[in-house]
Amino acid sequence: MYEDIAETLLTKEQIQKKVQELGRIVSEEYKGLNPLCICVLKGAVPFMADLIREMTIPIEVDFMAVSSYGNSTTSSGVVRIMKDLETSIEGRHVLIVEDIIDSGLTLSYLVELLKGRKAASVKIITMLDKPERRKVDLRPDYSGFTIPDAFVVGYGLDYAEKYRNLPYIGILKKEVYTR
Ligand SMILES: O=P(O)(O)OC[C@H]1O[C@H](OP(=O)(O)OP(=O)(O)O)[C@H](O)[C@@H]1O
Ligand code: HPA
Ligand SMILES: [Mg+2]
Repeated sequence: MYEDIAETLLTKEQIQKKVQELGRIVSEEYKGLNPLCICVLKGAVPFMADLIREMTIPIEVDFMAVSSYGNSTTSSGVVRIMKDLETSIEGRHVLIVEDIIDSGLTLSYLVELLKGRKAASVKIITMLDKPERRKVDLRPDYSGFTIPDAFVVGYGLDYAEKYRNLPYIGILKKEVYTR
């Protein structure tokens, strides 16, 4: 696994510090609102697990699975719902928790879907933002790091379902996905 990484982009320590910072910010902004934190499976699992433990206010959690990448490094643009929420979000303050925004296609679809369900508010928090690759105008409300246009793995991010358990975020060697 480690031998497939060309370069470390963000260390475990950098990630931890950033999650603490984000946790403080959203705890302040969502005070008294009992937000529903929605984890977008599977990539956002580590970030969600770390972020909610840095939140010092009452919150609730739910999970959604949408897929647009399959086993490729580029988005197909077709978003499929693989698993829906268990809770109604009508009148709720929803915070979508993501690992990365790349083309923006996954989240623009999801935001519209959740707004249509009459949420009181829908905001996005992402660990990584890769704005150079955006295909739709979508900006996160809270973001950990802005990264260059490279395919990254680790801390939840996969290539063909591998590398999600790397504790840091690294750039995958090109030869891994071109061979
Ligand atoms: O901005 P976009 O170009 O839409 O890309 C970002 C989305 O793609 C990845 O998920 P993926 O569909 O690969 O599923 P996964 O989380 O299970 O890896 C990632 O976790 C984001 O959800
Ligand atoms: O750079 C990435 N890495 C892993 N999954 C992704 N999904 C969108 N962009 C990426
Ligand atoms: Mg995802």
